[in-house]
Amino acid sequence: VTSWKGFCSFFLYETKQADMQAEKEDEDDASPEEYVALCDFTGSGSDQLSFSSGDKLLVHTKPSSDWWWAELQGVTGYAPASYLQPDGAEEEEEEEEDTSLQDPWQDEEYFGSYGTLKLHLEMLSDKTRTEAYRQVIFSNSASLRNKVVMDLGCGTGIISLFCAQLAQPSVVYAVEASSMAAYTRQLVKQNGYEEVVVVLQGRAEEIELPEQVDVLVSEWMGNCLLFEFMVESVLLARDRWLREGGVIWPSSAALTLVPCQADSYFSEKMAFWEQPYGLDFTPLQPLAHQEFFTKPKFSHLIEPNDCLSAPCDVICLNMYTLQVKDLEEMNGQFHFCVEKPGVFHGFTAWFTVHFKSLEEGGTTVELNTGPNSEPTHWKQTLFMLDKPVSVCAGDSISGTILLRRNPVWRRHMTVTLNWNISSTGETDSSQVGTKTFPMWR
Ligand SMILES: C[S@@+](CC[C@H](N)C(=O)[O-])C[C@H]1O[C@@H](n2cnc3c(N)ncnc32)[C@H](O)[C@@H]1O
Repeated sequence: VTSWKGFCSFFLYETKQADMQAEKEDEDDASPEEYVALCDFTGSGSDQLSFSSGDKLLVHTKPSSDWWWAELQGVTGYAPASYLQPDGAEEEEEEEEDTSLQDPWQDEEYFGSYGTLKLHLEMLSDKTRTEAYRQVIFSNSASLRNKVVMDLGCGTGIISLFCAQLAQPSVVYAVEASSMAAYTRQLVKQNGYEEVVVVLQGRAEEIELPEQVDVLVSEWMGNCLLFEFMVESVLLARDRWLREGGVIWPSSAALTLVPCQADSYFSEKMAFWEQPYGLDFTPLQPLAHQEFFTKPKFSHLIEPNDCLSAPCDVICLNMYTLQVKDLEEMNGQFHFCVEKPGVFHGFTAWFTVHFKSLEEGGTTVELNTGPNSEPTHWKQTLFMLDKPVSVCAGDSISGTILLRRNPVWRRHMTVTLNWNISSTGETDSSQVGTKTFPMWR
């Protein structure tokens, strides 16, 4: 959800400020440090460095906690810090700073953030999201009778409580790892459902249930569908606890992309520096680019009018067949036909999930987080190009998207977009581009 992201980006911002200050102080007299690449990275634009797994890089400066100025075989450029580890780190396991000693799932801060009300308030206030789950339970109430249900990551227990209130399951195992579980138990009791809803505090991967379940329901989706990678916990629980022929909700999910204009965001963050107060601040534009356009913009609300073409589903997940190993790299393709002249500033992404009915001929419930549906707390995610491109009706934008999970930080990923813009009009030209966005590491 945006929430953990919000927490996470705040955390990164705070540490970044401290890092930048500390690093500035000793940058001048520092000699380059040797680092080893943990996996391949393809740089985008002229200022990012490409490298392969195992390459030895010299890190000259660390201007931020995410991007370092590095050198490989005489070529310099920015490298994502999380793809590098100090040369010889494997032999220095006793050192506290070694990333292998830190939790790659960041459970303390992740579950810590779900232990307070802020995020639950944000999720429960999102009516589109919460009502979609209620509708799923309500429209399947007859089939849920006497069924065993698991609500993975129950939070305040809202989905479990819908089950108890609207259907008559034999039991709902409400599993929650954060300290919210203690309050959820109180809420279950307060509403008189302690005979039906059993709250279990623990990580879903570690808890024991007395039986297999008929239905596994969860609200696991993050920004750009996968961020947070809570989906892994759902897949592991499915393989361990869902009985053969059981049902998983959501039953499928899709990530959707559209090329778009983002004029006001571009003006606010980039064009701003052209002439504030009649002065030329353009030397700050490379910095603005690095600060605002190298990561995706979460919580973007795209106007349907800013879509330059019809959207396209780029990644589709079947929750019955998806495997944990599939999450490491997910590839998609797109082909858009530009419908009107405009400025191509970037791509906007969102997701949709479906809940297949248990009932013969029943309707599938859809939760769509796109610009043509009621806004949700996820909003949409904007990926800005390095430079806007003017496009005309009839131009085509085709390419690929790659979601690559961070090899170290398991809740994070990078999104790489490759595109080719072809104009068939008088100019008959074609332009290619590629850009990799960390989310967040
Ligand atoms: C997106 S929130 C959804 C909360 C609630 N189901 C709702 O709809 O309001 C996800 C919840 O799952 C919990 N969670 C995430 N991974 C988990 C895991 N592996 N085991 C148990 N709980 C988990 C989080 O602590 C958080 O409360």
